[in-house]
Amino acid sequence: MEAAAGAHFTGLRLDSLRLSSPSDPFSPSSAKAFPMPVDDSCDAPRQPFVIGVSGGSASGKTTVCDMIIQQLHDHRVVLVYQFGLRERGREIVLVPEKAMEAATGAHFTGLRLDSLRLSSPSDPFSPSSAKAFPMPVDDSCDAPRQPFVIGVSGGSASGKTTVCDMIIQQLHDHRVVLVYQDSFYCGLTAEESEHVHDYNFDHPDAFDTEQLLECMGKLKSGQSVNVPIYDFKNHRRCSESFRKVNASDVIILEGILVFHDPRVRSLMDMKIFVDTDADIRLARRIRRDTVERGRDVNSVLEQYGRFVKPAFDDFVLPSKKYADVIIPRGGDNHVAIDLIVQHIRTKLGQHDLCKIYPNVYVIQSTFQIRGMHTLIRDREITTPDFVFYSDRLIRLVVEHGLGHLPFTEKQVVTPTGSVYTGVDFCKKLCGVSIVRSGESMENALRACCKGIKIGKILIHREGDNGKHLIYEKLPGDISERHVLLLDPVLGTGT
Ligand SMILES: Nc1ncnc2c1ncn2[C@@H]1O[C@H](COP(=O)(O)OP(=O)(O)O)[C@@H](O)[C@H]1O
Ligand SMILES: Nc1ccn([C@@H]2O[C@H](COP(=O)(O)O)[C@@H](O)[C@H]2O)c(=O)n1
Repeated sequence: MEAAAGAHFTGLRLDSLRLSSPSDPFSPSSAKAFPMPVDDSCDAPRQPFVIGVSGGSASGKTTVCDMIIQQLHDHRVVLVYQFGLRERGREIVLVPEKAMEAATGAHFTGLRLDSLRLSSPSDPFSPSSAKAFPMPVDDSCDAPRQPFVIGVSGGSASGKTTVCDMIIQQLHDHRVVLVYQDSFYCGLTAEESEHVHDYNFDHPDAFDTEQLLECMGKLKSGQSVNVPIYDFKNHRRCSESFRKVNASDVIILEGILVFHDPRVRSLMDMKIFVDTDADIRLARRIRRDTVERGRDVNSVLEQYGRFVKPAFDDFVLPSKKYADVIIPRGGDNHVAIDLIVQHIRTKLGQHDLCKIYPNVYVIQSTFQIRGMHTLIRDREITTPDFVFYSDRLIRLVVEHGLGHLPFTEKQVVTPTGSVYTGVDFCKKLCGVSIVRSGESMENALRACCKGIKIGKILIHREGDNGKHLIYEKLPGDISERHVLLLDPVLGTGT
């Protein structure tokens, strides 16, 4: 397509190429005689998405780029930087989605997986032995999922609420609730009310953090809560009414000091700091507090100088270091909000284990894969069918695993004489299979990687005290190779 779709691309030209295709379209000689468009047909001119990554020397720019590329492994990404392309390996654990679902039910422990592995039968593919060691089945996906908790902090009037509203708008297909730290302001005593101008609403002690923790704990565990309603005009909570907040997929906790208390911070899966220029914050605050919170300009300015600014410097700004994402310009920063929404969507679609172990990749299930799982989990399956479909699934896992290995850029000349910029597989590879179940994956690895070296290890576990290496036969230069560890958990689920 690149060749055919240069400046003069027309459908006609592609058609004529197709019509002149040889009787054996796969014969290399005929390919030379009748140049076919090569496989870069997906390279049709598209606007690439260009990302600039900047930062001080040794700030971690390259590491961040590498991590982005690793995570975008199913997309075409080029990294342009001063020192050429580099290889960077990373330990990756691949788990087919259904096996993962099965392994992560309410009672998942590493122990349970281990014990299943050790009990693996002498013939890893034998359906009868799988019956003897039943695997948990995939109904664990009904287990309550942990909500994704986002903390949004920043100075007063920085745009926290605006950013939260934009995130909620964009996440419209998920259940999202917003909890304001402001709702947990302690009500003023009669004496404090008399001297309200001396009260510091920007100090951490102004909030009932214990009550906030209790509410968040309940929401995280799937219960709905009654959140107080705070009135900024009379500095009190409404005594008779509450806001009912239901348990949801996403909980956003917003407030000037939500990163201050470590217990509150630890509830969060993602922390966002809205970073807006101080002058803009002050201007917005004057307008908002005079229009919405019943204040006059003088009182706003006095409160700002006495409490708001010092507390920002002492408590809010120092908590910025805990943020995962800093949004300059608040709600005006659509790119940042887009990125955050994409991230939340990804996390929501992710298996809970991936949130804990970022190097675990769950292979997306398809009806093909689910169909094969259904077959091999059927207690009536015959041995040849079990072997056949297990082999197909194993092949998919191996192919996915290979897809995570590092690569280098490589250019080749196509039969039409154009240059195709592709990638070169990482050369130094080996497999290591855990005796005996790992042997069931060896054929698939050999089929995918011509002449690959495969080592073996036998592990024995004594009680709960850990594992002992009983036997090993590994390639002598294993330290120079990328290792694919073949360690399946086999079973039918019957
Ligand atoms: N990007 C923006 N442009 C203009 N006005 C804004 C912007 N973001 C927020 N505001 C206004 O500033 C005030 C404070 O914003 P808000 O989102 O409530 O801040 P916070 O929740 O941090 O106190 C509100 O009146 C809001 O409408
Ligand atoms: N009775 C109160 C309570 C709080 N404040 C001020 O509100 C600010 C926090 O709310 P934001 O929406 O701006 O984040 C905080 O800076 C307090 O000074 C108040 O004025 N009166």
